[in-house]
Amino acid sequence: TAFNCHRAAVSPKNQFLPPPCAVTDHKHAVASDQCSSVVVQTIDAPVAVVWSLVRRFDNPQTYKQFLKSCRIVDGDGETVGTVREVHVVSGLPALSSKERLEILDDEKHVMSFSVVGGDHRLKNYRSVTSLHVAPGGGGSVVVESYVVDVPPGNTKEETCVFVNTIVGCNLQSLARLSENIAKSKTK
Ligand SMILES: C[C@H](/C=C/[C@]1(O)[C@@]2(C)CO[C@]1(C)CC(=O)C2)CC(=O)O
Repeated sequence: TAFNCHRAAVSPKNQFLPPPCAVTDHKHAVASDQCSSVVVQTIDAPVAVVWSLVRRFDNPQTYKQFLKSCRIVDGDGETVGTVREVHVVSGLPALSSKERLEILDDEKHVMSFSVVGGDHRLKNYRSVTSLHVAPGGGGSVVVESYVVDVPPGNTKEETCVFVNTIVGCNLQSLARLSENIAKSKTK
C-alpha cells in the first residue's frame, strides 16, 4: 500500500518513526560554523487544529510566549516571501527579529521560515515544522528542525541547548493551546 507520508509510524520498540517526507522536509545543509537539531512534540489534538495555529505566519504569538508582538512588513502574511517583524519579551538576549516565510504547504502541513534580520544572536536561523497524524490516529506529532550559526563565544552544544529550550517551550505551548481548542470543540 502506498505509504501515507503524513502518517507517523511506531517501531516495535514504540519509537516514533518520522515518515519519509519528514526526513526530506527536514534535511538542512549544516556548515561547519552552524548547528542543527530536531524537537518532537506529541499533541492530543487533530492535525487540523494544530495546523490552524502553526500556519498563521502573521500571528506566531498565539503560542510563542517569548514574542510580544508581530507585524507583517512585506507581503500578505501567507505567501512565500512574506516578511514579519516580531518583538521579544524582556529578559532574553534579543529585542526583535525579521523573518521570511519560506514554505507554507497546506496539504503536507509543512511550514518553514528563515531569520533575515533583527536584534538578536541567532544569525541565519532557519526552521522547518511539519505535522503528522500520530500512530493510533487521534492526535498529532509535530517535528521541528532548525539550523543556525553558532554565535561567537558559544559552542555548538550551548547553541542547541538554547534553541531547543525555546523551541521546546513553543511546542509545549502549542500543545496546550491545541488541546484546549480541541476540547472546547467536543463540548
Ligand atoms: C529559536 C526560535 C526563535 C528565537 C527568537 O525569536 C529570536 C529570533 C529572537 O527572540 C527569540 C525568542 C530568541 C532569540 O534569541 C532569537 C524559535 C522560533 O521562534 O520558532
